[in-house]
Amino acid sequence: MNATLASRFLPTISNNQPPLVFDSSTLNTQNKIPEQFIWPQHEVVPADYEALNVPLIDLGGVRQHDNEATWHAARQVYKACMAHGFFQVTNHGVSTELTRDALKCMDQFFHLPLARKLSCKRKPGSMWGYAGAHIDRFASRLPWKETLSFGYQNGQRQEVLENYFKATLGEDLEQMGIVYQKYCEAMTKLSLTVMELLAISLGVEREYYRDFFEDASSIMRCNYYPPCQQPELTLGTGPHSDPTALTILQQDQVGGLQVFTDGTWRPIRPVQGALVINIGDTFTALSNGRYKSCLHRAVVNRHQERRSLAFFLCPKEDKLVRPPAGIIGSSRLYPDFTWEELRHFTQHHYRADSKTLDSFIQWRSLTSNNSGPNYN
Ligand SMILES: C=C1C[C@]23C[C@@]1(O)CC[C@H]2[C@]1(C)CCC[C@@](C)(C(=O)O)[C@H]1[C@@H]3C(=O)O
Ligand SMILES: O=C(O)CCC(=O)C(=O)O
Ligand SMILES: [Fe+2]
Repeated sequence: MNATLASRFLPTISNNQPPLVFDSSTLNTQNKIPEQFIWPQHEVVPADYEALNVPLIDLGGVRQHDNEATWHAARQVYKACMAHGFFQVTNHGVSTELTRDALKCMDQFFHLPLARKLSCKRKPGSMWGYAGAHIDRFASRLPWKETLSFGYQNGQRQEVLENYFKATLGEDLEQMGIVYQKYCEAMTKLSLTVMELLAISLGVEREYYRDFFEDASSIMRCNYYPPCQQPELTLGTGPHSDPTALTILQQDQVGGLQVFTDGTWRPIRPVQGALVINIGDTFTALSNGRYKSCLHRAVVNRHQERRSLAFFLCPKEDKLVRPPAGIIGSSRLYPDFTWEELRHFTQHHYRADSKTLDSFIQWRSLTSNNSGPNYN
């Protein structure tokens, strides 16, 4: 079926019909949002007005291998990770032009007619493609957002993304592949620098995490949050901890990211030129529980659309997630696992929340038929 024809046959969401396709422009013509988008009261409690004080870490000196600057940055990382696991970085080496282009590509894509976006619809279980409000995965508490996701294996040839966009969206969007290739390369480079800082801050072998992620198999996700007529009832991204290792988030100037710390939701206001970084569950395991992932969410608003670009650093699928010897002390908090197993769990058995890692370990011990978890 071609794109124009498909658009006529796709049932969209209305207030009395179960949602099949998320079409925010149609939804925005109604004064109420469908009930599948209404979240429980306690999850949508408004955030404190006061923004969270997340350290702004200057990576200029670190990238030039300046010893003093590196130790200073590692101390800031330590403080942030002991408090909530969120920090921001400046002088990170990702050019303003590249960021601008990556956000522009998002606009180009998300403003396409729905039927065209659906031509690269994410298939169940796959990491790649477009998804509207996670409609095909969840029945309630639907997020008011559209996403475009794809994988990036460190060192991946440019043709992989170029061909993906060309094959699914056509030649006019092929250049998106070139932009996102450059963006993912820059993100990988930055995440390896951060891995070195994390190792220094934890007092473990400096190269351990950098080496561990040298063959990373990461995920890039573009989040598009359309305006919403009842923003106080729904969420753009529900409360969750990232199951991945490290997230580097580029948010536009609209704002909407909030972190749950000390019993309240606090906004992280956008800082021009800065990137937000946070610890994910996989790094919690790699640090033997020393650095905890933290609950966060994204709210939507009535008048403005919002965009964010999330780069999720993940280990190569089959690599054992195991903390360095120097951090284990007398006991291991989590047994060995692979990212492939945790990813599978979050895609097929569990909706990411603050307990994903513990639930995963429990689920695994109940379902695995091997000789039991390895804590050695
Ligand atoms: C393994 C994953 C689960 C989610 C996608 C990802 O590849 C990386 C992070 C996860 C997620 C983005 C965290 C927020 C909630 C979530 C459900 C979402 O709203 O997109 C998560 C992803 C998912 O699709 O399950
Ligand atoms: O869009 C945001 O600000 C947060 C998105 C997020 O937490 C995620 O994609 O994991
Ligand atoms: Fe997240």
